[in-house]
Amino acid sequence: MTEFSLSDLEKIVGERAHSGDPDSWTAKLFARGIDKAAQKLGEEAVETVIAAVKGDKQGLVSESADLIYHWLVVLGIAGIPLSDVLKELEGRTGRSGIAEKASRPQG
Ligand SMILES: N=c1c2ncn([C@@H]3O[C@H](COP(=O)(O)OP(=O)(O)OP(=O)(O)O)[C@@H](O)[C@H]3O)c2ncn1[C@@H]1O[C@H](COP(=O)(O)O)[C@@H](O)[C@H]1O
Repeated sequence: MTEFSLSDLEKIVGERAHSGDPDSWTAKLFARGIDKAAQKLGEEAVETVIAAVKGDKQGLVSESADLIYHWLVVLGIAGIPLSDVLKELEGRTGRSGIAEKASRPQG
């Protein structure tokens, strides 16, 4: 089990965002703005869906990583900390409907 967390990645994204490093993809996305970053997020989402429906497990892992990275970039450009999303998720854990759904076998 890795110790690496989304919070670690959020920190890296924040550090690279305004690094001015011409080789930094993160810096490029921040410079190009929310439209380009959101477009990339959408593309990665589609690629994740394709890997899932194809049953491509390694592809699903790799595309999920791309998706989560681009999602954190979009959050960063929008000025929303990861902790806001985690708080939102935490707030949902008490909702009985959702808890029931999560415990039901999928089919
Ligand atoms: N996790 C990632 C990560 N995942 C994907 N990518 C980049 O996302 C880009 C987009 O992927 P695509 O396959 O769509 O690339 P592309 O076809 O070249 O892009 P376009 O032609 O569509 O513009 C690629 O350049 C990938 O390298 C990432 N870039 C950075 N990170 C993390 O961010 C850190 C800082 O990276 P830099 O900002 O590049 O220094 C890295 O150490 C990583 O931890």
